[in-house]
Amino acid sequence: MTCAIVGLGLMGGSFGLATKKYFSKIVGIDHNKSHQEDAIKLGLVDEIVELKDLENVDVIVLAIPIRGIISVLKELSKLNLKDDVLIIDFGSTKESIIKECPKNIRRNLVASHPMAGTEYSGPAAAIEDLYKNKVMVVCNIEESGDIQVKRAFDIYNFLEMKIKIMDAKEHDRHAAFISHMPHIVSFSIANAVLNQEDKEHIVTLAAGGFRDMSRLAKSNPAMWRDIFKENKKNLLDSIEAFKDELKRAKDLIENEKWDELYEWMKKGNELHKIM
Ligand SMILES: NC(=O)C1=CN([C@@H]2O[C@H](COP(=O)(O)OP(=O)(O)OC[C@H]3O[C@@H](n4cnc5c(N)ncnc54)[C@H](O)[C@@H]3O)[C@@H](O)[C@H]2O)C=CC1
Ligand SMILES: O=C(O)C(=O)Cc1ccc(O)cc1
Repeated sequence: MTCAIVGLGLMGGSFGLATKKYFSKIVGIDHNKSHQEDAIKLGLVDEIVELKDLENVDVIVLAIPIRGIISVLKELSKLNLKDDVLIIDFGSTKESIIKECPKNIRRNLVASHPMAGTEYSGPAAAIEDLYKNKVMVVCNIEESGDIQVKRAFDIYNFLEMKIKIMDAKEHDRHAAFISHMPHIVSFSIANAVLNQEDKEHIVTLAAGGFRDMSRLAKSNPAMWRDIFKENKKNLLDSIEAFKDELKRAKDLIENEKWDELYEWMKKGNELHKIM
């Protein structure tokens, strides 16, 4: 079976490294020339091709920002692809991708979201075991073809991933709270500290906690702009929920309600017991 990966960065590159033994050939597409060269040097794919060359491949993986996924799906719908080709997208939101997927290739698409990643991007960020033991959320599979769903699940099982099936609308709501809002908070922490503190004090006083809380603020702004834009409504609700908690903490401190503040933090302690 042959595979084409569109987007040779962290997610696409890691997929290429992990599935070398699964596919007889892996070709790659990337609109950035230096990423094409790096991908070949790093052995992420066997050769660089163009979209028009994908008519004979068995699996196409779209590992690019969300609006790019939607425009590539539109381009793919005009090609003479194999009838049973599997198209997988790794976008961090799912509803708009599914809604805007052209009808003639909808059954070929298995909309997936790997709950795996890092704050780094580009081909050099690719890691062979990125997907191992991680969750792959697959959305609205009733609209995908049986052959394509089986082909996708076989690949995810080869990667030793845990498959979870979910409705796309629900996925986007949960992802806003559990993944997207924490990124906004991390960027907010980074900006608040940069506005208040100088470099010397940041370097001197940054301990593990500050590094943990600000790690996500290293993430790629172009990718996250797309995610925040696509999930605007859910993201605004999640920011409101976070603001309510911050306000609660502020009120308790202002009014010196230390026992209530203690109980509020004790509730927060519960989170990591379920993870
Ligand atoms: N970074 C993460 O931790 C995770 C990202 N995702 C999703 O995976 C997708 C890819 O993310 P990353 O691999 O992290 O990004 P990345 O920035 O590391 O890689 C994207 C690659 O695609 C190329 N590219 C962008 N638009 C293109 C287009 N229209 N045509 C051809 N090449 C194009 C870029 O040059 C780059 O090499 C995004 O949709 C993201 O939301 C999903 C789960 C985790
Ligand atoms: O770096 C981390 O911890 C992440 O949370 C990475 C990540 C980014 C985007 C996703 O859609 C899923 C995972």
